Amino acid sequence: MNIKNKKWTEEEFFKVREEVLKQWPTGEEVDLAEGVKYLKELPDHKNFAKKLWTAKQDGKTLAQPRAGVALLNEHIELLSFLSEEGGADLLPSTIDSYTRLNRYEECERGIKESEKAGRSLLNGFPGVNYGVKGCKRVLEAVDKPLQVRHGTPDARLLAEITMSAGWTSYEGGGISYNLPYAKSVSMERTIRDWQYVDRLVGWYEEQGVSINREPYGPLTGTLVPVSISNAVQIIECLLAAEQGVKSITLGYGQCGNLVQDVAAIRTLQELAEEYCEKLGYENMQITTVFHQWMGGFPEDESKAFGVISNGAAAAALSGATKVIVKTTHEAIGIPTKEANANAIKATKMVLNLLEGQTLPDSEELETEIKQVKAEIKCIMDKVYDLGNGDLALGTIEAVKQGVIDIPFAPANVNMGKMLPARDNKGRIRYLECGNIPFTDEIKAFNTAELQKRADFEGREISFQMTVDDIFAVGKGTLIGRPE
Ligand SMILES: CC[C@H]1O[C@@H](n2cnc3c(N)ncnc32)[C@H](O)[C@@H]1O
Repeated sequence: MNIKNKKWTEEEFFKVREEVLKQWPTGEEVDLAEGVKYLKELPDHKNFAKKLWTAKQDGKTLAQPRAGVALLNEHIELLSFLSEEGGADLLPSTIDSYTRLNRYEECERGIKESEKAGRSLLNGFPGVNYGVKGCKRVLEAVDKPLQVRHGTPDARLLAEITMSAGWTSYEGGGISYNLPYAKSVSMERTIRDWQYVDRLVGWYEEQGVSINREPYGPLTGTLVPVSISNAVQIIECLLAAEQGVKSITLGYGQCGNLVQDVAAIRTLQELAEEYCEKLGYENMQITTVFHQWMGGFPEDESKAFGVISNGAAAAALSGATKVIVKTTHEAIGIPTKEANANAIKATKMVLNLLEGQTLPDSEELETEIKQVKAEIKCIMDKVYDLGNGDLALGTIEAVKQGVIDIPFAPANVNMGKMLPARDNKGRIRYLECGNIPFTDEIKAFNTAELQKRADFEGREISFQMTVDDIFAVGKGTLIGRPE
């Protein structure tokens, strides 16, 4: 498999496409010319890329839930409820786990059993099995733009089907849907499969249709340091831009210290624009998405509303273009439509109250921004070095060597030597840097910040801090103080 960070020719793309469409019978429904026509007839307010770009120009933060159920009519009812009752600005369809593993046979069974049971027995919407026709029914039933939210290493067929059905945003990437979501899929495989997805979007862009791509920011959602998360986002942004993607939303999972969270979004937007400009990618529409707390949630509904509202406030103050809304059922399972709608309403209340406000500059914010940029530079320079200038090759090698290392990732390709922990203000720092090539100054900064916590708590810097931090929010605090 010869991987390079080069835009695929149409010939290369259409050759691979023949195999992709054979993966399930509904692949035969995909007709690109029809898809272009259908997408062009969509009103602007139902195009995800356009709605995001308008929000960015207006300095607004849009609210979007996650949502997906097995049966088509119930899924339509769910999305309509979240749109009308919840007030969601943008709509998802969260795809089920079988589809994410390309196990469409099980989806077929799951749909039939759900019909028998009269309730959803899948944990999401099986978009491939419903095909273009079914996905068009969903799009035509709602009046908001639709995005595919999932965690699929090989998401090529799902992309073909949903995009030609008028869904105008697609989440995922070759790193962000491998390391947190796969067990033993090679980086070569996922980098290449996601080049396909991005090249499909590039093809639509060449026909005059804008489709938004959103690399998955939170990764494992467990104490992921800002610089690792942002570096992955910037890499996936650049890999997508090379394939012709123009509308890109870069993501970040809330960590909990407000200043660090704001620094994360600000540096993400700024550095992505800088890299795209430096590499000659023009007319990019780069936006950001802030995911409300992705770690363990309190079971208590009132406390959970506190976490959700705090995430809404941080998203607004960071200036993110979009916020992904959690629900008070997070600690229990798939939320009811009512719990989902209530969380959107609470989030939008906070967004409305903070409209036009962003966190003012401060010395603490400047220090955090400087630190994040220095750490990202170390990672990005090494990635390019490992690839002899080729970002795709460098990324594959960087994962192998642990230069890109995601904490608590299930993928066997992930090194798993780096360890995070919170400092005394709850900012996430590097407890162990593993093979991430930070300078001694960066390592010393991280250790010194952790030492302040150790001194305050009267204990040594240790992995116990990490463990305590993982359970803290579920227990009602941000920092996992010793009992
Ligand atoms: C990225 C993980 C997040 O996606 C959420 N999630 C997964 N499947 C669904 C679903 N089917 N409906 C609503 N939320 C969902 C889950 O609660 C978790 O917060």
